[in-house]
Amino acid sequence: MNSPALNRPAILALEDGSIFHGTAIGADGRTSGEVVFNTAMTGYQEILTDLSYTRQIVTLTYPHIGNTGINAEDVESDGIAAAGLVIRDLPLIASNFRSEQSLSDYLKSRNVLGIADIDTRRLTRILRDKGAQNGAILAGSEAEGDDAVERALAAAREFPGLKGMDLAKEVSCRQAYEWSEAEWVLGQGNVDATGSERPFHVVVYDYGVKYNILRMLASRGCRLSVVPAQTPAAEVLAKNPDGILLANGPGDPKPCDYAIQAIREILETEVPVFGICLGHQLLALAAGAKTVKMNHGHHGANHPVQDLDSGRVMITSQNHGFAVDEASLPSNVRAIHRSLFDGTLQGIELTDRAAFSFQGHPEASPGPRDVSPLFDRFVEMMKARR
Ligand SMILES: NC(=O)CC[C@H](N)C(=O)O
Repeated sequence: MNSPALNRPAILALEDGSIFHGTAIGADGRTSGEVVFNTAMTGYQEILTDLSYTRQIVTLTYPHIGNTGINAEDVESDGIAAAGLVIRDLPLIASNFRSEQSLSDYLKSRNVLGIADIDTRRLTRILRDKGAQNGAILAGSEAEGDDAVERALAAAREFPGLKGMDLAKEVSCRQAYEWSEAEWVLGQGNVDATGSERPFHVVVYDYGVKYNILRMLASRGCRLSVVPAQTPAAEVLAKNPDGILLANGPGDPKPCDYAIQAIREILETEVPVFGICLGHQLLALAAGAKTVKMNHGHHGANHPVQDLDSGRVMITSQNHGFAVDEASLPSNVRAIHRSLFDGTLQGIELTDRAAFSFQGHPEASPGPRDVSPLFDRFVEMMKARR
C-alpha cells in the first residue's frame, strides 16, 4: 500500500444515500452518472474506452483491476468514455509485455476519476437489488472537509438519469471518414493508403462505435465508411453501400428520432442491415417495437444467450441498460436470440427484409468468440444481394 500520507481521499455516493469512502486513483475533482456493475474478469481497458459507457460510472466486480496496465492497441475509442471507475484493489505493479502505462496514470492523463479500496460486493448488491442508480465520485481536495459527504450526495442526486437521454449524437464522429484495418495497424489515419478497393462497402452509422466492430468488418474484407449519427438516409444510400451497420452507443435509444427515421427510410430499400446493441434497439424501434429501461442491465462477459432457431447457447459479452420488449414486436419481426439469465430479448430479424440485429456484442472477445459468426451472416447477406 502507499503510505497513508500519499493517499488522496475519494467518496462515492449513490442517490439512495449509500456512501463509500475510498482512495482516489485517477484525477481529482467531481463526476456524476449512472452507476453500473460489470462482472467481466478481463477487459477493463475495453470497458473504459467503450463509448456506450458515456455518463456511466462503472464498478468492476473482479477485485484486482490494473494488473496488466494499459496499451495503445486494445482501445475501443480514442479516449476514456466512462464517467468514472470504482474498484476494490489497484495492484502496485502492472505487468504485461504490452503495458505502456499504469491504469492510475491513464485515468489521470485523461482527467477521469477513479476510486479504489471500495467494497465492490456491497456496492454491486445494492445495484443488483435496487437497480442501477445515479451516483457521484468526489476525489482529492473535493473529498475533504466536513461537508464532503453532503456534496457527494447532492452531486449524485443532481444527475438526471439516463432515461430519455440522447447521447448517440453527442459521441458520434463529427465528419464522415473511411476506415480500413491495415491503416489502423499502421496508425496512419483513416485514408486508404493503398487505394485498393475492398469487396463490400459498408456504411457504419456511428452512434458511438467500438473500434472492434470496424476491425471485425475490415478483417472480413469490408471497406468502411463511418458516418455521423445524424446523417440522413438519402446521404447514406447515395454512397451505394452493400450493407449498413447500425453501431452500439450510449444513452436511451427512444429519443434518437433522427436515427429511427433514417432507419425507417433504409428499410424501404433492399440494402442489408445489421444492428449491434444500440443499433439493435434502434432497428427494433424503426420496425415499430418498443424499448424499456432494465433494472440493472447486462454488463459482463459470460452471459448465456440462446439462438432460438438452433437451440445453441452462446457465451456473450453484454453492455446494455435498455432492452427491446419482445411482446411489442410487430408481426414481421422475429425473436432469434434470448438471454438465459433473465429471458430478455437478445436478437431479432425482419421476415420481409435482409435485416437483423443483436443486443450483445459479437465483436467482443474476452475469451469466448461465440457470437462472431454474426459478422459472417452479414457478409453472406451482402453476397446474396449482389
Ligand atoms: N452498448 C450499447 O450499445 C448500449 C445501448 C444502450 N445505450 C443501452 O444501454 O442499452
